[in-house]
Amino acid sequence: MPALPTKLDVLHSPDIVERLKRAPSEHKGDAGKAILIGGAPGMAGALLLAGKACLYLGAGWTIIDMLDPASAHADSEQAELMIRLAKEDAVKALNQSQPDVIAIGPGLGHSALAIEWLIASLNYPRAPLIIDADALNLIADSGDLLNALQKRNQQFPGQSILTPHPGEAARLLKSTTAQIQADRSQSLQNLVALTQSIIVLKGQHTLIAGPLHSAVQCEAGNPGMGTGGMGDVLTGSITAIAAQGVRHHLDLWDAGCIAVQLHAMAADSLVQKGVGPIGLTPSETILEMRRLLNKLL
Ligand SMILES: NC(=O)C1=CN([C@@H]2O[C@H](COP(=O)(O)OP(=O)(O)OC[C@H]3O[C@@H](n4cnc5c(N)ncnc54)[C@H](OP(=O)(O)O)[C@@H]3O)[C@@H](O)[C@H]2O)[C@@H](O)CC1
Ligand SMILES: Nc1ncnc2c1ncn2[C@@H]1O[C@H](COP(=O)(O)OP(=O)(O)O)[C@@H](O)[C@H]1O
Repeated sequence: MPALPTKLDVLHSPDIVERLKRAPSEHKGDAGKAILIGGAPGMAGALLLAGKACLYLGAGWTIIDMLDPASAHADSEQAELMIRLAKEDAVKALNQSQPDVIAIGPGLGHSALAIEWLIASLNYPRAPLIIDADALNLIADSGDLLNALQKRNQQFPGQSILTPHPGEAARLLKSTTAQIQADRSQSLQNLVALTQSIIVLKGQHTLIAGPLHSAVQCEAGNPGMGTGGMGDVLTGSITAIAAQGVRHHLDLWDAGCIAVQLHAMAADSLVQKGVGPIGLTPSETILEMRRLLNKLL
């Protein structure tokens, strides 16, 4: 029987969030280089939302490796994003870029190229790795990819975080969405045991736990968050905070907790202002997250 989760309250632990404060001499290198991978044809928007969240939550460089050739070009609306076509040789591309943090999954799809990039990301040593959406579905479908994830976690403990919604959790656990939701705490522990990763089990009252951390529960958030792309924003936000965390002494667990709470609180704050719940957009949530984070520092 898993222990009951405690309330997630990391944003009110100034000793943690304040580590993101910038010293006057800091430069973009201190804010970290993030690479985000995904955006197959028809789903480029998922990766762009994750990239936008990564940029607005403070990463030093946000590089987007887009699988869709038609969308792999500079975005004049968001010229800060470094958008490039995900090349065939993923290992070489990652080695040349030397990212501080990698996120993979939003709109990734299931192609051979998607699998190539997931293998390369799992094999890229040490850097914190955020795994979401189709990258989770690919791992659910492949014992080899699951083994690669487990092996990575043995070598580099605490350096991977998975962010399944209940549907993705069900695929990983060979279960159903209804079964996941019927006992979210047990499902969370089963996911940690299976993957040896930090797990963010999304949905109302998101739960977080890891091999080295007991479960915590986010009590913020609202049903206005049920809009396609809201999870992509969370992925990009974890990525940004983890990228800054590399030189600001925040680990991937801290980054996940900060991002989950900030994401849900931003959505609540917008609803209080009359922006939603109906029609609340992921893009608006990104801007509110930025506002709240800067207010906290
Ligand atoms: N702009 C774009 O390009 C966007 C592209 N996107 C990309 O689309 C791809 C497919 O991803 P996806 O999440 O949309 O579909 P999918 O994995 O089939 O899961 C849906 C099922 O999961 C469940 N479920 C989910 N949440 C739940 C909850 N809170 N509480 C309970 N159950 C919940 C529920 O299952 P059910 O209840 O039906 O069994 C639901 O039907 C992926 O690559 C993604 O990145 C998206 O990011 C959107 C923006
Ligand atoms: N009823 C709800 N209450 C609180 N949070 C919710 C609710 N519905 C969805 N969310 C949050 O919204 C996000 C949705 O993520 P996800 O389903 O992965 O979206 P997408 O794949 O479309 O980007 C998650 O962070 C989830 O916790």
